[in-house]
Amino acid sequence: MTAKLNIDEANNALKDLNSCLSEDKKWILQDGKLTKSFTFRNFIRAFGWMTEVAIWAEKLKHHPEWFNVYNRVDVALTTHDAGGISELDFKLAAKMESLLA
Ligand SMILES: C[C@H](O)[C@H](O)[C@H]1CNC2=NC(N)=NC(=O)C2=N1
Repeated sequence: MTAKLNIDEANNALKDLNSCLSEDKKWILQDGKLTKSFTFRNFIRAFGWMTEVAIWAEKLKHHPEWFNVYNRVDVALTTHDAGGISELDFKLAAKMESLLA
């Protein structure tokens, strides 16, 4: 479950995750992390989304690395236990997309 994905597996999962997203909203594999920069209408929208994600992160026992300034949240997902990207990162990424208002 938390095994590190090889490059082919990660690229396949990335393709699935990005399949419904427009070109400017796609996730990117970068430096061993699954990354995306989200932009919201304002800080409250950004922080509200982060709060919902936080509840799911606890439930999944998998936590995001993220950086928030005003309406922007830069996300970088990785699985420390696996030393790279695992299915859990893609699961959390998909949850983040589903929680967008
Ligand atoms: C014991 C506990 O489930 C682990 O330490 C979890 C917690 N949250 C985690 N979050 C992330 N992003 N990577 C992990 O390897 C990880 N490990």
